[in-house]
Amino acid sequence: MTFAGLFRRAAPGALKHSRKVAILGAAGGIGQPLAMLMKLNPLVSSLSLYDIANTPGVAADVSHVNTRAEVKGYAGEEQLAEALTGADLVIIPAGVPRKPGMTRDDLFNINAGIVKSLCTAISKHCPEAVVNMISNPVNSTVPIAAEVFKKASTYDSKKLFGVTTLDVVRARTFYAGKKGLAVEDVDVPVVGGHAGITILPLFSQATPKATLTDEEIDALTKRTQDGGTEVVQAKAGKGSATLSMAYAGALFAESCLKGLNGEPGIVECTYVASTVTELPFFSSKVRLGKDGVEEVLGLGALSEYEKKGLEAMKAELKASIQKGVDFAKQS
Ligand SMILES: NC(=O)c1ccc[n+]([C@@H]2O[C@H](COP(=O)([O-])OP(=O)(O)OC[C@H]3O[C@@H](n4cnc5c(N)ncnc54)[C@H](O)[C@@H]3O)[C@@H](O)[C@H]2O)c1
Ligand SMILES: O=C(O)C[C@H](O)C(=O)O
Repeated sequence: MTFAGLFRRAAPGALKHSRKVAILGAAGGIGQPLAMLMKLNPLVSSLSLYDIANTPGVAADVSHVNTRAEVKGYAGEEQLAEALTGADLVIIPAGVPRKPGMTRDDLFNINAGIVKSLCTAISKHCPEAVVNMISNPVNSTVPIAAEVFKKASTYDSKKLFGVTTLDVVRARTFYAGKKGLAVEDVDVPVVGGHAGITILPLFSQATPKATLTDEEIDALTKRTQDGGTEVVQAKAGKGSATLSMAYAGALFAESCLKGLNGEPGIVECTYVASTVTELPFFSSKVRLGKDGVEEVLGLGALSEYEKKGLEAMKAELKASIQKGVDFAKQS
């Protein structure tokens, strides 16, 4: 999984598929660069940019890029139905980002309601779409989406994904940097969830293999877990990761589109309905296919350090999942 190049030609046969991608929150810090990256993706034939405001300008701007996708901007709730109708893939980066001192869970009160209303609209206007959830706290917003879809009788667990690709992107960058490896050759699975200790990079399974001391593993693990906070602090009140997230979101969306198009062997770490542990949602390697999840893969052999990390995260992840479920059931 690497972004093969900005000005790419589609693989032979890929253009026979028409794929509509909708971005909800498209005028935001993530939404705008993500819109551009999806416009550059030859697998996209139609790009629908929705936000509560400012999307006409973003859409006009992006639409001038001379690539395949036809771009339309939609602003305000009355245009949401049209933005979603016919979408194969809906990417959701709508919601507020963290400021220094906040946890992702501190965003719950605002973002839970946003995600709920957007998912209600998805269940009405494109119930069969694959959904990529970026809005935080992902550990809870994915269970909220699942409950909304269940209520509307449109839930397909194979089509709902929490985007944890940024954790993988960070783990690759930090591991390659530490060991002097060519970063484009590096892969590191990251499992669990997307907040603090629930983010568990599996450096014992990193490729290519390099020798790491216990101290190096601990430092790399903590840096990956705190990667979001590192950016929030550096931005000093002006939001959280947007550019690296847009990159990660574009990578994951591309893999989903390749899977939908029937390309074999597409595997990504992502937060999905899972029986890999006793938790109902969990991020692990997943094989993507024509209907979304083709197979949720296991964790593989874990080191003692990783086994401890797995046990240590479970209570927090369980509580975050339950918080999302309770919110969706009660509201
Ligand atoms: N999953 C991840 O790895 C990851 C990484 C980075 C950020 N995030 C999360 O992504 C979210 C967005 O971050 P950002 O930096 O782009 O924030 P931002 O404030 O720059 O942009 C958010 C956009 O959402 C829009 N929005 C708000 N309510 C909406 C609604 N009801 N419908 C449609 N759009 C709506 C806003 O108008 C704004 O344009 C945050 O919750 C952030 O924590 C997740
Ligand atoms: O850290 C954040 O709040 C945003 C995002 O989840 C990230 O990992 O960068």
